[in-house]
Amino acid sequence: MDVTPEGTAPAEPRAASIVLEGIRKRYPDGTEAVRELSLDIAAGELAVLIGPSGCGKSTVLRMVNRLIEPTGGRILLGGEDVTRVDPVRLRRRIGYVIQNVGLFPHQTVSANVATVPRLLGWPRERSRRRVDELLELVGLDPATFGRRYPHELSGGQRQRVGVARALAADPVVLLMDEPFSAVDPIARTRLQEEFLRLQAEVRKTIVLVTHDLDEAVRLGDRIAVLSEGGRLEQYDTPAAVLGAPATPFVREFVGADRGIRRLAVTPVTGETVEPLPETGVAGLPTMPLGGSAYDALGTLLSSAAERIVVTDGGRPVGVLSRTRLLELGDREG
Ligand SMILES: Nc1ncnc2c1ncn2[C@@H]1O[C@H](COP(=O)(O)OP(=O)(O)OP(=O)(O)O)[C@@H](O)[C@H]1O
Repeated sequence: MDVTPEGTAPAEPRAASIVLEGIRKRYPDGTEAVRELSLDIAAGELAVLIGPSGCGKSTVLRMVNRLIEPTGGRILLGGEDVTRVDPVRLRRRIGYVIQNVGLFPHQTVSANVATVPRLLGWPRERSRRRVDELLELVGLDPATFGRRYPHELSGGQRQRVGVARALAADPVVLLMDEPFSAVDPIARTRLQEEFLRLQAEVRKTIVLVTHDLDEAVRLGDRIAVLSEGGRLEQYDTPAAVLGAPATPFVREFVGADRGIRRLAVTPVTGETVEPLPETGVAGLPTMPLGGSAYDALGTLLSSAAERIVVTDGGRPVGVLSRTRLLELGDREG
């Protein structure tokens, strides 16, 4: 069964692995959108697909829920070949969130979120409890927002309703196509942060398509960089993609400022710090061990100090200079 017990969050978060085995898509006009792509996404992992416009990201995503039929290869969801499953049943196990959400304009927020539970024939009371729980989970007060219509919400709020709706029947997979790109940059960062908290709680397998490298680095457990024809250039952690681009294409794609971006995913460890100076550390800014090198650089630049003191349980264990931090950003691999 593909529903949760009695409207409560599942005790064991349910998620399925996704395996793409040499999938291909050739559109009827002859366009080879995806020539051959293989990718393994572990259950509970968030994989980001990124690449230039037209490289086939959306085509790949939509083949997973069979909005687009592959012309070759296999897609396994929790080990089951999706091409052998009834597409309608399949889509009830897969949440799908798109840019501008596609909420039903003449239905309230609650009714929108309850779409799939209704299709699954859940009793009203159970649906209602689930809807309230999900609205709370995405940070919208059910009493205030449940009765509103989509046009009475901000772009960011609509996007949250879209996420709640996608999670309603406890899908094993969530597919997200540019989910945050229609909202302004400040709202986007907040939505991304909230989304990370939500994912820590629900631990779904998520495939997210984006154009935005910062978003990919912030959200992805792993990033798949695609080039034209759905060719997989690299599939690795954000730190590896930024720090050790596998091909010239990836190197160019992640761009000249990747050193700075890389700092965001580089934690300050006992090995990266420099020894405490004999002159002492009085008056210098501090940061805890384990914080990001990016935050360290930000603090240094705003304090005009030459060094930042790294502490462990409040005790200074070393310092980092600007030069050292910039070296961390430049370092390969
Ligand atoms: N229905 C279709 N018929 C023919 N070609 C198509 C069709 N849909 C998409 N394409 C082509 O397939 C290729 C991949 O498109 P797709 O939308 O998957 O790329 P994308 O990487 O998601 O692009 P974007 O980032 O611009 O959204 C493009 O060249 C596109 O023009």
